[in-house]
This record gives sequence, C-alpha cells and structure tokens, in this order.
Amino acid sequence: MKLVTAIIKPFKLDDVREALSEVGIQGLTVTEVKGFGRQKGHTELYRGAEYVVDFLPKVKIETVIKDEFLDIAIEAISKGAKTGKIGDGKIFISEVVQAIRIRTGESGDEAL
Ligand SMILES: Nc1ncnc2c1ncn2[C@@H]1O[C@H](COP(=O)(O)OP(=O)(O)OP(=O)(O)O)[C@@H](O)[C@H]1O
Repeated sequence: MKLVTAIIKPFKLDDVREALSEVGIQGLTVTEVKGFGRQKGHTELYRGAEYVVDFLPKVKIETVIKDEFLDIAIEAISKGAKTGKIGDGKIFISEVVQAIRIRTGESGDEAL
C-alpha cells in the first residue's frame, strides 16, 4: 500500500476529488494547511533570527491506495490540480505498513 500526499491549490480540491473518484479511489482525507515551495517562500531577518514568511493557504490531501493504483492516482491528482502556473503543488509517495478497517477488522488492501 502507498500513502499519496498531495499539496494543492485550495480551489482545485473539487477537481482533484472528482478525478480521483473517476478512477475508483474511495478514501480521502483533506486538511487545510499553509506552506511554501521554491518560488514563494523567502526568509526575513527579525531581531537577528531568520523567519520564513509568505506562507500560502494550501490543501493537503491524503489517500492510501493499493500499489497498483499508484500511477493512476498520480495522474488523476496531476490532472485535477494543474493550472500550469507556479504553486500548483507537489505529490509525495510513502510506503504504508498496515491498514485496519475498524468496523470489520479487515486489514491490508481489504481495509482500504
Ligand atoms: N519539499 C517540500 N516539502 C514539503 N512540502 C512542500 C515541499 N515543497 C512544496 N511543498 C508544499 O507544497 C506547496 C506547493 O508547492 P509549490 O507548488 O509552491 O512548489 P514549488 O517548488 O515552488 O513549485 P512551482 O515552481 O511549481 O510553484 C507548498 O506551499 C508547500 O506547502
């Protein structure tokens, strides 16, 4: 199983959710976050210390999927989130060791 974490522009959330639903991805967690990438964040000196400024509102989406869905999920998220302008976001992939569906006790792929 893989955890796909994507940081996207908030107004693209519906497009990404739709694109993921279309390819059969069933579970999604969404969090409002703030962040910066290469082009927006910069540092500022304040009382001798460096502070990062210009955090922008972003949406973080997390979906745990079967390994074979990985390419499809990346494609769907990219399609849904892309404007072609700076700040479109990033996708991070991690391994997931285990998943448990609490109601039924199912685990692994069956739990997703
Ligand atoms: N290396 C990173 N680690 C964690 N979060 C990141 C990283 N890079 C970007 N992010 C998150 O993704 C959001 C969107 O990144 P963003 O698209 O601005 O990156 P970028 O490198 O500047 O790319 P682009 O040039 O396409 O804008 C950031 O606001 C931040 O929340």
